[in-house]
Amino acid sequence: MASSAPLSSAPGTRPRVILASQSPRRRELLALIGIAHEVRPADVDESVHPDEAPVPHCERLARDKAHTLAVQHPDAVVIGSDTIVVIDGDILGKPGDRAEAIAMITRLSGRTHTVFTAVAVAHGGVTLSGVESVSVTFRPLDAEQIAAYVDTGEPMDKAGAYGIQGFGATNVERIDGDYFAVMGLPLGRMVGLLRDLGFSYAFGPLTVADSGAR
Ligand SMILES: Cc1cn([C@H]2C[C@H](O)[C@@H](COP(=O)(O)OP(=O)(O)OP(=O)(O)O)O2)c(=O)[nH]c1=O
Repeated sequence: MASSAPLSSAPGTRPRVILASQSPRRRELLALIGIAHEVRPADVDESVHPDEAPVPHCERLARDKAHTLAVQHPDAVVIGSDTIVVIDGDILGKPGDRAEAIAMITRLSGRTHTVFTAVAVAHGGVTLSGVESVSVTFRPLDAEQIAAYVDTGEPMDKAGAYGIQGFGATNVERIDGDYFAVMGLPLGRMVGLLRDLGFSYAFGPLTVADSGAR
């Protein structure tokens, strides 16, 4: 018998956990809090719908990622997430090329923007989700510093063209909110949603909760 168990299993058994993400940061963060998981990136269209506001956009994508994999793997609890950077009401996703990365960092320089990360958890036909909002202020950066940062290659697979967990840390003057949401996965919010979905987390592997204790 497999070592993982679906929600219908006895309390205390470990569910199969799937992280619906290609992001190495999300894998690292889930491992950091001891949640063993498989990785299965979800193939969802990340384009912004007409008139879609930033928060509904990122929440929809996180839910789509989790739901898509949950339908394919009904025995598993699935975690999906999406991160966007918003400044002046515009969504900055991942830069397409060096010029776009330079334009994004130039726009963020010396100003405050908002990072929104949505997380969704899905199992048994139920998808629960939430969005963390984090305010991040960048130090003023000159053109030379911006070009040098972009040439590290770090910005290219990251929303807003920076990584707070890497060289991009030096761009940051202030952060107000959950650091882990900026990095791509709001761990506290995620654990709360997993508990609401019927799982226990006690600083180690997830287990199926006793329904009376939920
Ligand atoms: C702002 C910021 C974003 N990021 C990353 C987190 C996400 O991986 C990425 C945002 O793009 P996403 O589309 O949220 O995620 P992804 O395409 O990397 O992975 P998947 O959709 O398969 O889950 O930007 C950082 O690593 N550090 C940061 O400081």
